[in-house]
Amino acid sequence: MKIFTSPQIRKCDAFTIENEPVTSLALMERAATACAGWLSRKFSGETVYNIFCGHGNNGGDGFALARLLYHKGCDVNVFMDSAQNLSADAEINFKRTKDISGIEFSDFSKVNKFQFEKESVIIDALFGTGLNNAIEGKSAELIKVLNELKFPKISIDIPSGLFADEVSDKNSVVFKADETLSFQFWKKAFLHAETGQFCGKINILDIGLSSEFIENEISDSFVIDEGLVREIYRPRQEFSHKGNFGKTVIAAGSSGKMGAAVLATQAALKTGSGLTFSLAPQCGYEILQTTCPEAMFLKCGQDFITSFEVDQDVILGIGPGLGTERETYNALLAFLKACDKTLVLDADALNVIAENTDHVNLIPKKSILTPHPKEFERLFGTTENSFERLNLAKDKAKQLEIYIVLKDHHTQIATPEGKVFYNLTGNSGMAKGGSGDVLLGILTSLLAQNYSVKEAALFGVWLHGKAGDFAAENHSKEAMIPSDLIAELGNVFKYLNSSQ
Ligand SMILES: NC(=O)C1=CN([C@@H]2O[C@H](COP(=O)(O)OP(=O)(O)OC[C@H]3O[C@@H](n4cnc5c(N)ncnc54)[C@H](O)[C@@H]3O)[C@@H](O)[C@H]2O)[C@@H](O)CC1
Ligand SMILES: Nc1ncnc2c1ncn2[C@@H]1O[C@H](COP(=O)(O)OP(=O)(O)O)[C@@H](O)[C@H]1O
Ligand SMILES: [K+]
Repeated sequence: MKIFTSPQIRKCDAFTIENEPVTSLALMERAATACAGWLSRKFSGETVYNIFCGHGNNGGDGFALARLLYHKGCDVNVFMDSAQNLSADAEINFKRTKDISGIEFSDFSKVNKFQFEKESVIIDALFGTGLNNAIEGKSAELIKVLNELKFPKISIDIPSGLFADEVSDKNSVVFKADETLSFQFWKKAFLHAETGQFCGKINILDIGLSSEFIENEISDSFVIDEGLVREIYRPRQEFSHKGNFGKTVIAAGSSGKMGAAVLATQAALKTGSGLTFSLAPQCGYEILQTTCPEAMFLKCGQDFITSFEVDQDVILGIGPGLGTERETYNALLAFLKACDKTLVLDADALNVIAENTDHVNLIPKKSILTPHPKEFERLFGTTENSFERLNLAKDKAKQLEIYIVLKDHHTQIATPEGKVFYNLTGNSGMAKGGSGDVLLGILTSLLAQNYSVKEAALFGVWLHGKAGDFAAENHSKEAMIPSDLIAELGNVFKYLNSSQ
């Protein structure tokens, strides 16, 4: 699904109004209807909705929502700044609502003394995508008060105070939502840590904006939705044999760090690789042969890897637990100098490359790099925030013709064509040593099975996160461990097969 910027969303709005039989007021009604439906499904009939309306169209959504909830039989209070002029559509919806005797209207200034009912919900319809500056004055004071209230908080379209496409100033006042009901599109602000922390759970509501516009408008940012994953996924053909599913080699591990090699190898096996090998030092022989009996062992060193030479017909994933021995580093640099095949590079392999700024030029084109933020920084330098980090990743992916998987809560994949794909699966239960090793195994296995590099990156990151979500459901975010991700891969593939 494409991600649009605020100006593109405005264009989409205008295009829809111009080319379809719908007015801007009718679009507002659709938006408010979608919110009213969502809220009445979410909350009980006892709920009292306290809707805080700004003076633009976000406030207009709020006024319309108040009327629609009231007509569904709900208790509703509306708060507004009586001194402000309203936008045209907000004014019409204000007028349609103000004479409903069952809805109580109050000025923002009354919020401090207001007796909120026990079953209250706070709705933020103060500012939407039209915000053009940090919020100050009365509205800022109001938001500070609302943020202290212990009721469920819902933002309409976007939490007030956030910009859709960029980071806000650290000190700016932002409404802190438990859930955000947003219209039609994901916004970048939902997907980055600095801004996403204000949004709570994101719910994208379809309000029927022009599909013609959505199809034709160019965007370089996307979210990986399940539709895209299903397009990529190829169920296994019955008339097939192990030779059809590639050869995966996981080059990982050193004395004391063989667990990383085990996790990556098991993940490769469970992702469907035809033949799987662990390239590891002798000290890992018994460990790997015992924990991964389906994988073959390629000995390359005693306590650490001293050579990365493999046959030409394999796909190689390198990095987990390699350690920091000079000999391993030199062997890897020598290997990279001679290699022109796609690789998956993670962890210590990235640290070798980060040692010298020229080393990035040794990365074979079309390789996948999977840095966490610290590894990314070591490779490409520091940035002010995650928006800038992603811009740098985009530049580097283009310049080096590689795929950069920037690991995060919403992992971002930057492609050589200058596109960015945000992943929506995964959870904080995965924030544990070993999760990244599993990802390397999955990605390498998919490449070996002949998925294109882009497909492997998108599908692999999604699979990894989905396995994490299943693991969290079954074990809790606290108790789940990276091995559980591997165990859940089977359920993820079953899920893809059963709901074809
Ligand atoms: N995207 C869509 O397709 C639809 C959008 N609608 C709503 O319309 C909203 C956008 O409406 P608007 O463009 O009117 O924008 P807002 O409702 O965000 O309001 C912005 C208003 O506040 C002013 N303003 C901006 N920054 C300010 C600041 N820091 N302090 C004080 N005033 C400030 C602006 O000049 C403008 O008058 C969306 O977020 C959404 O809620 C829906 O009504 C219908 C469909
Ligand atoms: N809060 C989170 N939400 C979603 N995914 C997460 C979260 N924290 C970590 N992950 C995922 O877990 C993996 C961690 O990788 P990494 O930091 O390399 O750990 P490791 O030490 O296991 O190699 C990444 O794929 C990352 O996206
Ligand atoms: K809002």
